[in-house]
Amino acid sequence: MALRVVVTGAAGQIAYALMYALAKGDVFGPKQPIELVLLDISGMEEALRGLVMELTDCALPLLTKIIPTVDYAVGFKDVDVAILVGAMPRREGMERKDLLKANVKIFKGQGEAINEHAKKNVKVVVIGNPANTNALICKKYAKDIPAENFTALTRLDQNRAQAQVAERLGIPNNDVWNCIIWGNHSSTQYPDVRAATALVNGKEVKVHEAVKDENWLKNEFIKTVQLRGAAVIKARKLSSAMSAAKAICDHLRDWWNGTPDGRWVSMGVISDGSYGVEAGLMYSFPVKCKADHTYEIVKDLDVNDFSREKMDQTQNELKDEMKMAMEFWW
Ligand SMILES: NC(=O)c1ccc[n+]([C@@H]2O[C@H](COP(=O)([O-])OP(=O)(O)OC[C@H]3O[C@@H](n4cnc5c(N)ncnc54)[C@H](O)[C@@H]3O)[C@@H](O)[C@H]2O)c1
Ligand SMILES: O=C(O)CC[C@H](O)C(=O)O
Repeated sequence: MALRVVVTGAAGQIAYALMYALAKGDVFGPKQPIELVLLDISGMEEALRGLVMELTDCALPLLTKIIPTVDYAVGFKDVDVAILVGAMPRREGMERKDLLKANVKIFKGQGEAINEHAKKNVKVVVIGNPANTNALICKKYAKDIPAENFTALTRLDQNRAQAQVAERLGIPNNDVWNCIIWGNHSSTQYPDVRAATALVNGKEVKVHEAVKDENWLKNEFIKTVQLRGAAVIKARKLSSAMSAAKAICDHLRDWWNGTPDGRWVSMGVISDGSYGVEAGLMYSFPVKCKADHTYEIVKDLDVNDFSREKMDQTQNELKDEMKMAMEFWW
């Protein structure tokens, strides 16, 4: 049976890079047919029409249906997976509060529509910023769907951390694993390699032993990952799209199929109180995923004073965002 997958913000730049990968089987496998729902807002119908033409012209064997729409009731109807990319972008002069207000409205509406129209076991990943808080709002308004079905994308940050370490060590990206992103998908996030491993000259070693430069790991490395999104915007005059699309594929592939033994990945998920993070916050943790599309937070990792401070800093930002968003919950 075909899986029905909706991508919101379908006329935008991330979606443009994402659709082809999804439709050709990069996430759900080479045997899984897919129905793609392209959801954007009123006024974007013509752009969606162009996208439909392009997807049709790819003549992909797995893509059995393409449904362009600007109507939530159509867009979320019976979906198995919802990829929420579209959000209100921050405009010049806009306060964080205004941005949150606009997004509370969008993600409340989408949460309600998911609750009403999607399959009850729908899996949701939120990309549109502020991703963690948008995901939390969406979850709040999808009352009949389990909280653990809502996630926020921090995989791009994880991939950035992994790539920075691999480049530093001069090894392939896949030879670095178990980097963690704690907290918010923002500049307060804490990229942490204390439990990460690298394969160097055929031997598995802890990343900090391989790098042998605590100062780099505690300063430049963290800052580079935290500020990477802004650096891309400065250079491209547009936010990251190709790397974001790739990270969405990684996030969903691991959630859907499971993570290999001994490996974990980072996802924004509802906190169960682990690591002193307030229960109910949408916080990025290391998680292990199973083949039945469930996941659990990796427990009992060592947290030293340095990590504690950074994990709390990003937690405090998320609490502030939640408080601000709650002012607009109506
Ligand atoms: N979490 C991450 O790692 C990450 C990484 C990169 C970008 N982002 C965020 O992803 C979002 C999208 O980025 P982009 O570059 O594709 O933006 P974009 O401006 O190219 O596209 C956004 C699209 O969303 C649509 N849209 C707006 N409101 C919508 C709604 N209510 N329903 C459906 N569609 C709606 C717009 O019409 C537009 O077509 C931004 O918020 C960006 O900050 C997150
Ligand atoms: O900083 C922003 O406004 C968007 C950055 C984006 O989320 C990224 O990480 O590339």
